[in-house]
Order: sequence, then C-alpha cells, then structure tokens
Amino acid sequence: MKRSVLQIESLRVSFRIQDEYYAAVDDVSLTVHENEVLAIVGESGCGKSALALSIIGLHPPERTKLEGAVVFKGKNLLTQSVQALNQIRGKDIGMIFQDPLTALNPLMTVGKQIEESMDYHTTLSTAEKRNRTLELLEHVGIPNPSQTYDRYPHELSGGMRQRIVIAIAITCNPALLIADEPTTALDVTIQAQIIRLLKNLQQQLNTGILLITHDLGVVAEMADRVAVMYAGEIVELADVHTLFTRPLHPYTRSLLQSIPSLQTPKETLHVIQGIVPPLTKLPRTGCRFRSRISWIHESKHEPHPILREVEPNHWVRCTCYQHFYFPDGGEKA
Ligand SMILES: Nc1ncnc2c1ncn2[C@@H]1O[C@H](COP(=O)(O)OP(=O)(O)OP(=O)(O)O)[C@@H](O)[C@H]1O
Repeated sequence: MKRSVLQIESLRVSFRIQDEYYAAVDDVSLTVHENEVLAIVGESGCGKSALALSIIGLHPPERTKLEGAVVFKGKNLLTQSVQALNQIRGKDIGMIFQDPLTALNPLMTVGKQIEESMDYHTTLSTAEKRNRTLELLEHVGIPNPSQTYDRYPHELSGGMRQRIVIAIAITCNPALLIADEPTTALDVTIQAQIIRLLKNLQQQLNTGILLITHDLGVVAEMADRVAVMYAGEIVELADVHTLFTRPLHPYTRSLLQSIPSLQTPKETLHVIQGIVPPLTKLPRTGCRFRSRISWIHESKHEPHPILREVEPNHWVRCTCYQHFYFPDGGEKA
C-alpha cells in the first residue's frame, strides 16, 4: 500500500471581503500518496488555487482564515511559522506555477536561480552546486546544460523556461510537488512534453504530485486519481479510469460532455448552463450545483449532501446523480 505524503483534513479557506469571511474551499479532505498524481479539476473560480496556495501558506494572513489541517511529515502546515514554512517550501514541497516567465527572476541567469534554492536549503560548495545544477538541467531535458546555465529566462522558449521552473522545484528531491496549471501557458506540443517530463520525474523521484488544472486532457494524461471540485467542495473523487468511464456527479458528466470528441461529431457542444457564482454569492446549503441543472427536480437533491463512497474508492456528493440526464439529448456513446 502506498504511503501518504499529504493529508488535507476538513480544510476550509475563507477570504475576508469587506467585513465578512467567505469560504472558497469548504470542508475539503484529500490525501496525496507517494508516487501518485492527484488532480484537482474544475472550472475557473471553483477554489482549486485557493486550496493549493493554502497548503504552502501563500495567502495574505490578514485577509484569510484557515481551518482544518494540512498534515505533511507529521506537522500541520496551517499552524507553522513563516520561518518553518520557508524550510519546507522549495525543499520538501516543490511548486510549479502556470507562467514560467513570472515565476523566474528576469535579472538572474537560470543557473544562479537553480543554485539559489541550494543556497537556502543545502550546504553544498560552489563547485558542487554547479555540478548539481548541470545535472538538474540535463535531468529536465535542457540541451547544452553548461551553455543554458549562463542564459537569462528571456533567452529561452516558454517550454524551456517551464523546464527550468521544474528543475528548481525538484532541486532538493521534494516528497510533494504542487503543480498549478503547469501547462496552461504553453502551446499544445510543448504541453505534451512537459506532461511527459513531470510523469517521468514523478516515477523516478517517487514524488506525490498535486496537480491543479481545468484541462481534462491534462488530467487524462497525467493523473492517477481525480478530485472534481465545484463551488469550494469536492463533488466526485475516483481513479482516473473510473472518472472518465463512469462519471456520476452531474457536474463531472457536464465537464466531460463539453469536451469535443472525434468519434461522435456533434453540431454543437454541450454547454454547462450558467457560471460558477462569485464567492459572495455561492450557494452554501444543499446541492451547490442545483441551480445549473434546474431541470432536475428539487426533491432529487439531498438537503445536506455529503461525499459518499458509492462503489469502492469512488465518492460522489448528493443523490441527484441518480436522477441526472442531459436535457439536450443523450450522452456520447
Ligand atoms: N485572496 C482572495 N481574496 C478574495 N477572494 C479570493 C481570493 N483568492 C481567490 N478568491 C476567490 O475565491 C474563489 C476561488 O478562486 P480560485 O482562484 O481558487 O479558483 P480556481 O478554481 O483556482 O480558478 P482559476 O483557475 O481561475 O484560478 C473565486 O471566487 C475567487 O474570486
């Protein structure tokens, strides 16, 4: 059985807007295991980034309330000091964000940026740091590591820059990588290369990856398990094969139905009605997705939906899934 590297327990992340706190992540419990990619998927505004940033303590403390626990190596990260978190971030937990250009310092060569993390977390000598940096550059697929060492970020392509960000993230062989939309800013062929690189690294380093994405294609390529998030809650959790072949929650089915398919050409794509409401207007009681499936009768929703294991390792929130259908015709074959 795989060991867990991160346990998120009843996490609630609330932001202060004017004088009230509103939960963007509401009672989320998840576990990431070693050598596993757990994807969190959902539309923009569902709370994915709020969840990821709370793990590494990157929310402004004066406007954010964190409840529950995020347990990593036996410690609750939510109660650690900034100094303690600084020791963990970049060492035991690596981070990869969407836009490599903003993640990198434009005024520093990539070699020095990789070494910066070693300055903070290791006692390697100058020569050892250089050797380790060249090794990392090679590891992430950079051609000519010794030339690239002296380059600035703007001299590299988007894909190469993302490889540098990944090299920084894996410098200290982290137990956990948090990848927030790691391929969104890249074009499609480069996306595929970065996905392959992350998958290889995960297997070589035995790392657990928490992958945040809105892209079901990336989920299909990378994830082992998938948590579908809607309006701050997990509405479905399953292994990737089950989720794609037997999706149950209406939100998951709508997300999957909105992907274009070559097998079953349709004149129009399924569109999920409405949008994720803003934080101040999120429904806080009952099935949060119900207003977007108004054709399902109120009585089919649970008053207090909970995440239930409907078959081994397949969890779904609210009983409305048992009565769901698409009003615009059947599902794809
Ligand atoms: N610091 C903040 N203060 C107030 N509201 C916030 C803050 N950060 C996020 N929110 C709100 O919380 C909700 C969830 O945002 P979040 O960024 O987590 O969504 P997301 O699913 O990651 O979407 P995206 O992919 O667009 O970032 C949104 O309504 C957003 O406006």
